[in-house]
Amino acid sequence: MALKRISDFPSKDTLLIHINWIQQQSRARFFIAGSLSFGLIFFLYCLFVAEGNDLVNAPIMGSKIRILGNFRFFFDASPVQKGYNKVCGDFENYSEGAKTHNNQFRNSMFKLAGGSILIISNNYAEELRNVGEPILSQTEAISFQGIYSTVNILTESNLHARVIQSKINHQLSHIISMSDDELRFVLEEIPANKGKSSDPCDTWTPEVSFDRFMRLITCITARLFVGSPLCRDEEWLSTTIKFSENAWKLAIFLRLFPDSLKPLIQIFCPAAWELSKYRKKAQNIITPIIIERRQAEAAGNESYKKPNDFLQWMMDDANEFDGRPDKLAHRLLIMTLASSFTTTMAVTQTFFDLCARPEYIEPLREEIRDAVQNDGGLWSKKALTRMRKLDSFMKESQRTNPPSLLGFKRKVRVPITLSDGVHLPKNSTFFMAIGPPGQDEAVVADPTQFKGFRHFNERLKPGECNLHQFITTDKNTMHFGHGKYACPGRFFASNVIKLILGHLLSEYEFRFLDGTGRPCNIEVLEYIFPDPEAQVLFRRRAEA
Ligand code: HEM
Repeated sequence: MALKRISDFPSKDTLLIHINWIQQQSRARFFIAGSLSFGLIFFLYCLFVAEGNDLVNAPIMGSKIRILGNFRFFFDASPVQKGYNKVCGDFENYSEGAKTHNNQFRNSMFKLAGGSILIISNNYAEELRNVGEPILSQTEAISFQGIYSTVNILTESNLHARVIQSKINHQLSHIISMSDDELRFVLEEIPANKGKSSDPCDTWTPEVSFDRFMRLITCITARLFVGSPLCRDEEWLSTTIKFSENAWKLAIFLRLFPDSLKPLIQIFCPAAWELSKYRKKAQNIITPIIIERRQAEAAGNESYKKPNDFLQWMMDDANEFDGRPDKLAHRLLIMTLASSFTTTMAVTQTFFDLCARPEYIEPLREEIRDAVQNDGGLWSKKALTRMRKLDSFMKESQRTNPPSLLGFKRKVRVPITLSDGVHLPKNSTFFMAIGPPGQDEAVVADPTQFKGFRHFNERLKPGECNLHQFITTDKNTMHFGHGKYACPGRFFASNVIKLILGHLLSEYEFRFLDGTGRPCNIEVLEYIFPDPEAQVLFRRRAEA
């Protein structure tokens, strides 16, 4: 509104009203300008002011400016390998124990992403492997943006890990036969079983591998987690998949921003809205089932047999708080997130490696046939354990295409001094570089060569028969973590991958589309994803 001249005003009262109005306008402008300046200062403060690991004195790979380094790391995680390889003359200026480390970053520590990510040597893995609360926290450190992706429910208690260890790992034989049953059921869906000609063995059918494996694994996991009939309910299956997809999206996107800005940014993230939508959906589906199960149990009817699934085991083991239906539904979602995506990534990478190296297919088929025949035609735990060449191939695929370059993440809650004098202050958070040892000549002979049976051959050496397995962890193989917090689900995952690949090898032929080769991985931050859109041709084997 244009300002009027005072002479234009007809009366003193009107003049006063207008003066008042002008004062209000100035106050409003002053308020807006003040808020904007405050917002700008806060924004700059968040971008440039120190956070997290600044108390640790370690050399930084790449840009030292936090925002720039962080942004670059989002698209290019090569500094992980470069830092691991680096030898630096003035390294003793940094950490106290550095002199004993031959000036090699890999033997001490270095930082990435403008200093926000601290990497300590995997030489410390043995002394730290069993250090947990109250000194080092694994759950608080989970790099999944816990509060926003809601993974932080895992910090409320270790109910899920207890149940996996005490129930799943103790009844693997039963769980494997149940998983095999579910797998056969969902495999029927694949188009290669429904060839256009009357004989499906004649028809090559294209499939998006990642989606197909995601479907197979989600269905198998659902059978274990919630039992039948819910495991075949499309609404439940899509709720768990959508929750996982959005949790990944949100966790990765928020890594672009400093911690102090995340509460604000996440408000505007569609992935965050979707997460709460799918959490509610899961609650609505699971709550009546929990109530029904509890009522049936309370009724004391002798004919009632408790379901034998993860949900029931959690219900039986939980305290009052963890046993609330909303909490159980939420934990089920997070467990699907922890298990389905990781296992799908592993099986897809191994499958791409198989398609790229068809010379391995016949020896693997032979091993699988013998293993199953030796157990009376059953795809049992015993039979899967005998598939050592397949196990070795899976491990080689994981070495060459690890799911993450970084792992063993911990938050320091009580200051700790390591055996060589290196000090880690309270509230620092560290990772170990878990991808680079797989490419290190000092650790693996001929690391650039893919040798599918290299771990099988290692196991033939005297006394090493139980080492070098897909599930084995050590300081150079930490894709499942190592020690006290190593992934408790890896035994189940390893068997599920063998079941899927074993059936595909025995019953199908597969190859890349004409003129294409192994699809390139997609790298974001420290994560390495198999191409989610790559297609592979399938057809049924006549022998099957
Ligand atoms: C190939 C597939 C998988 C990979 C690569 C994988 C990897 C990992 C890694 C790296 C960790 C963190 C270890 C650490 O912090 O040191 C972990 C933890 C965990 N994983 Fe897995 N995982 C896989 C499959 C599964 C499956 C199938 C399940 C469930 C059935 C599962 C359940 C868990 C749980 C509950 C934890 C947290 C353990 C704790 O807090 O003590 N994972 N996994």
